[in-house]
Amino acid sequence: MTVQNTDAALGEQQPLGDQQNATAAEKKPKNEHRWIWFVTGPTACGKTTIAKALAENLNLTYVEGDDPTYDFACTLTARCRLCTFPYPVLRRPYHPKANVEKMSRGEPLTDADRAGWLQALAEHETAKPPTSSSPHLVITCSALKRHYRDILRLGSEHAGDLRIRFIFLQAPEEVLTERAHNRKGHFAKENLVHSQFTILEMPHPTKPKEEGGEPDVLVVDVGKEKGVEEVVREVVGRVRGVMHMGRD
Ligand SMILES: Nc1ncnc2c1ncn2[C@@H]1O[C@H](COP(=O)(O)OP(=O)(O)OP(=O)(O)O)[C@@H](O)[C@H]1O
Ligand SMILES: O=C(O)[C@H](O)[C@@H](O)[C@H](O)[C@H](O)CO
Repeated sequence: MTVQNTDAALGEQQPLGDQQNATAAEKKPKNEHRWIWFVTGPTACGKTTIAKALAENLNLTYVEGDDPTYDFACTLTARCRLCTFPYPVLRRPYHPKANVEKMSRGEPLTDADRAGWLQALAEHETAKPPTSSSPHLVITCSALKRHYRDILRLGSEHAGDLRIRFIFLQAPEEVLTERAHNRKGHFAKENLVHSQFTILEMPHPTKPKEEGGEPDVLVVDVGKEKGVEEVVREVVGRVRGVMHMGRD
């Protein structure tokens, strides 16, 4: 399958969990879809750098999934079981302070540490950003395991107009160790990289679903020979293509 064909499949596929029978929401004109792009991969793979550039280039709303101070205007009427603030305006840390402190010490997070963070991100997928921003989101989130990505996919089951897709930034461990080492002023240091590669479950978009394939993931090489500009150009082009195909 060529890159273009893979991306065509990425744009056309039904939301996960709803692939057998198209619902009424599925039959809506495609230009009513909201898109959420998760930019994923281990620490220092370039999630923030690439997600910001993608949002800027395609005028999408950028959400830093690690940001403990992110404000979100939530349109849900029910009270979220994880939130301590009432709707409609929600102020909620994605990664709690304790997680950030743990990572700052170079200690890897556990599944339990990540559970509330992933759940919060999944629940807030259905919250629309303020009307002054684009309804389409680009969210950074490491999403290292298949199970974590499955939690993030759940949002589309609760809002039929959502199209959730992933961009996985792929580079060898030694390249990311070097990038983390050279990066200044970030709580995550190079001592976190190895543990993330240890638990990483690489997505395989071209494998059949019954063999564990994840066709909603776009894998982008961000290795040593690929500079930021080149990666941004590729990601913007492929995302634009998928969104356009999904809106015909
Ligand atoms: N393609 C690239 N080539 C070279 N350097 C890059 C590339 N992409 C990002 N960088 C640099 O690598 C470092 C890590 O990037 P960034 O902070 O965006 O990663 P991240 O995945 O968001 O990290 P974290 O998960 O730890 O927050 C930064 O210094 C950034 O400038
Ligand atoms: O799943 C995790 O362990 C965390 O989300 C990390 O990937 C952090 O996001 C990153 O290391 C620093 O930003």
